[in-house]
Amino acid sequence: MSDLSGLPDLPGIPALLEIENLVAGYRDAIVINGLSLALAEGSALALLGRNGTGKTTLIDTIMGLTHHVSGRIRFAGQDITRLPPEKRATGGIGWVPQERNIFRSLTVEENLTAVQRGGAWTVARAYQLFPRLGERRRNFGNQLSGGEQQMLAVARALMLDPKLLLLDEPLEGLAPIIVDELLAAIARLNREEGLTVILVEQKARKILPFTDRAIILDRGAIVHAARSDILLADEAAMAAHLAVTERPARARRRSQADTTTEPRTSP
Ligand SMILES: Nc1ncnc2c1ncn2[C@@H]1O[C@H](COP(=O)(O)OP(=O)(O)OP(=O)(O)O)[C@@H](O)[C@H]1O
Repeated sequence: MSDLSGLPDLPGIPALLEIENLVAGYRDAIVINGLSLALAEGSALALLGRNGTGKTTLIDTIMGLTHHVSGRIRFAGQDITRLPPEKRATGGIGWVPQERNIFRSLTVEENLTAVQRGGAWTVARAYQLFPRLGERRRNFGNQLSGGEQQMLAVARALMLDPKLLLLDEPLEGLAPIIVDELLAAIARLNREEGLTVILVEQKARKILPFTDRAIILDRGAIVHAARSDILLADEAAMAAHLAVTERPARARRRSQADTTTEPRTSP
């Protein structure tokens, strides 16, 4: 049996996020079933699992957007279990939802200045991280490709100076070249800027090289936890817990819509 606690394995590094016996979901359904997890400051966690296993619900629960039944969430030493979502956002938890929270009727630059707080992250720094956004600064959100929208969603989250960044399937439906660019930016944020990251993805192999640890969910509980490099080499665990089958209709539809707006990478 693997270590189900997901505790940080680097001695002396404090946990930025601690989740204890969490039970949560929606008014009519419990989805997260007694989940415990500790995430070391500066680490990157791959949150994996087949379709419908509770990954988004866990991310949304960390943001305070679901129905809390029992258990505790601590962030940066503070109990945030009952804190409203906006306080979590301003308190250092950055959230990039699957739907990409951007204003489509504002320009790239307006999207960023609308949430800028005068902290460490400036618009210029966001353009350094994502040069494509700088080139597209006067374009409206609805004129961007799927990949550019995703970059803008990440940049918007950074404007609030988060300590922890939650990325819910940011790579879904994007062209391979854009996936590489986004992953490189996420790695830079984690490894050079020290930002703690939780990255949700269905295709484990894509993100394991960019994370330190991985947990796999099934029915809202952790069924496997391991160092990412170890999981990457563990064919048996991958086959037992992760999907190798086709993606669901919902994801496929979004994927098709997005890739049509990506710049073509081949003739
Ligand atoms: N608003 C909701 N009300 C009730 N049940 C929901 C709601 N949203 C999701 N669920 C259920 O919660 C379970 C977990 O869904 P969730 O979206 O968290 O899974 P996931 O692992 O993120 O899946 P995917 O990879 O498809 O995004 C599913 O059974 C889903 O049907």
